[in-house]
Formats: sequence, C-alpha cells, structure tokens
Amino acid sequence: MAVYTQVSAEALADFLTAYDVGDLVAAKGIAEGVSNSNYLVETTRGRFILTLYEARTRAEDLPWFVALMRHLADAGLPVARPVAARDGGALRRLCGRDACLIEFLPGVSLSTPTEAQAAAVAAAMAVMHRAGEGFAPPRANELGQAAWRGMAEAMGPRLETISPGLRARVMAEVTALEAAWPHALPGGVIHADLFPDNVLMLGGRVTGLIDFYFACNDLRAYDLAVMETAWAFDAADRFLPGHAAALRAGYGGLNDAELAAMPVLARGACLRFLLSRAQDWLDTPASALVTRKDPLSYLRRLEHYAS
Ligand SMILES: Nc1ncnc2c1ncn2[C@@H]1O[C@H](COP(=O)(O)OP(=O)(O)OP(=O)(O)O)[C@@H](O)[C@H]1O
Ligand SMILES: N[C@@H](CCO)C(=O)O
Repeated sequence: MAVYTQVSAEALADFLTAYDVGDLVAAKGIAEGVSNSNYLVETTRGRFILTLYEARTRAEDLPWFVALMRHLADAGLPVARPVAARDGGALRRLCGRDACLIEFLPGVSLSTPTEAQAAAVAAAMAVMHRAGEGFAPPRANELGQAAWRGMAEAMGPRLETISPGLRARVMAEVTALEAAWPHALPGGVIHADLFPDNVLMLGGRVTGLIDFYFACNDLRAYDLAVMETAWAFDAADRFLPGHAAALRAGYGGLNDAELAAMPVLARGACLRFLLSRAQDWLDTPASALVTRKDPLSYLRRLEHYAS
C-alpha cells in the first residue's frame, strides 16, 4: 500500500486552508502505486489527489515535473493539473514531505488492455511528444542507457541472490546495448514509464496520463519501446504481437531508423525495468507493505527480444 506518510485529518484541513478549494469533506489513502504517498481528497468544491513525495523523487526535480504537467494540460492533453495555492505556488510542505495537490481525473487503470485501447494510448503518447516540443529546459534521463552499467555494477554479486547467472546476463546486456544504442534517433520530452497503471481510461477513451515523475528528455521511440514492453506481454510474459502492432499503428509516424531500432530500444527498456526492479527487490524487505515487482518478469521479456 502506497501510503508511507500518514496525514491526520487536522493536518490535512490546515494544509487545505492555503488553497481556494473549499473545506475538507473526506480523505482516504490510495493503495496503488509504489513510489509516493497518495490520498484521494474530497472538499466542498470537488475531488483532488494529494501526493506526498517520498525519498525516490528528488525535491529539486519537482518544479520541472509540475511545469511539465501544466504545459501538457495547457496543450489539451488529459494530464492532471497541479492546483495553485493562494500564493501561486503548487508545491508545499506537509508532514515533513514535499506535497502537491493535483486535479482528480476520472477513469480506471486497465489490467488487461485490448489492442484498441493500447492503440489509443500510443496515439495519446504521440500527441504528448509533439506537445513537449515547446518545453524547456531539458532534463536528463537518470535511468537511461548511460546509467545502466553503474546500476548493474552497484548491485554486483547481489544480483545472484535474485537468480543464479543474473549478474553475467545483465553485464552482457549492458555491454551489448552500449555498442548498439541508436543515439542519433529523434529526441524530446518523454514519459519514460507509461505502463497501464499510469494511464486512466473510460472504455476506449484515454482520460488520464499520470505519474510523470520519471519524465525526461530522451529518444522518443524509446518511450514507445517502454510501452511495448509493458502493454504487449501477457501476465505470463508471453509476447502479444497484435498489441505491439496496435501500439506502432496508434503512435504512427516512426521513421525507418526508428522502426529498425525498435528491438534494440525494447531490449534497453527491459534492462531498465529489470535493473530498477532488482534494486527495489534487494532494498525492500519481503515483509514490507509495498508489493515488490518481479525483476525476472523483465528478464523473460528481455529474452524475447534478445533471442
Ligand atoms: N490525477 C489523478 N486522478 C485520479 N487518480 C489518480 C491521479 N493521480 C494518481 N491517481 C491514483 O493514484 C494511484 C497512484 O498514483 P501514481 O501511479 O502516481 O503513484 P506512484 O506511487 O507515484 O506510482 P508508481 O507505482 O508508478 O511509482 C493511481 O493508480 C491512481 O489510481
Ligand atoms: N513501472 C515500473 C515502476 C515504476 O518505475 C515497473 O513496473 O517496474
């Protein structure tokens, strides 16, 4: 359950007085998510999401994320707008954490999206990429290709406790991708984590793109490759070619170099999530309330592309 920081009703009511959002009616913690604490807050004026940023999200990056969310919402995308307090700021402190009150968006996250739903989200991603063209300054991808060797080496032999042979497999992949990475493809602002649990939908309509806390500047086609690794496999890690084709068709407009690079980009995406999940796996005790995501699911997806 992703409520690391407990907020009392008194503290929340006091926090809300900084905003022009009415009075507190109800609040409850949201179980989904692993990185930050989220509450659904209802006031006399409507519903909001309150996010308290935990250790993984760096405080100095928050103004960039807030500005990006506003920029994309202004461009007409279904992105939640951070609410400005009476003093104009969107970021405040609450219970010792940086906190942000965010517009509530309707919709639900899908556990088994259809091909048509995957295509609709990829189309929304293409619009998001175009809308990001006017956004500055750039923000480097801290979990991008240049970071993978360091992440793998920092875990070193501990990778073997997840699965025997994992360390050598990961290091070989790091080296292979260093040689094959297509650095020259078109770049821009990307979401970098657009998994089904970061999209809200009502039927075939995309009603929310959420969780921009890994957003950065990187290769646009890499963003689509991240989507493919998350949307085009079933729960048993079997590849779903129809979903992959729907994603590419929905996104549209990939040039020949991007299309040719997709298998390498998807291998990179698999390695990125294998590495971050392995970090979480090793750093989170099995007894913690947060559900650890399985790194080996991403090893199986990696082998689909590497074999
Ligand atoms: N703007 C919003 N409108 C409606 N619901 C939202 C909104 N933002 C977040 N949620 C809900 O809160 C849940 C957790 O949000 P989010 O995915 O941002 O958390 P997180 O801990 O940062 O995520 P992650 O596990 O991907 O790191 C979502 O699954 C969704 O149910
Ligand atoms: N979407 C990620 C978690 C946040 O990076 C995963 O499934 O591993």
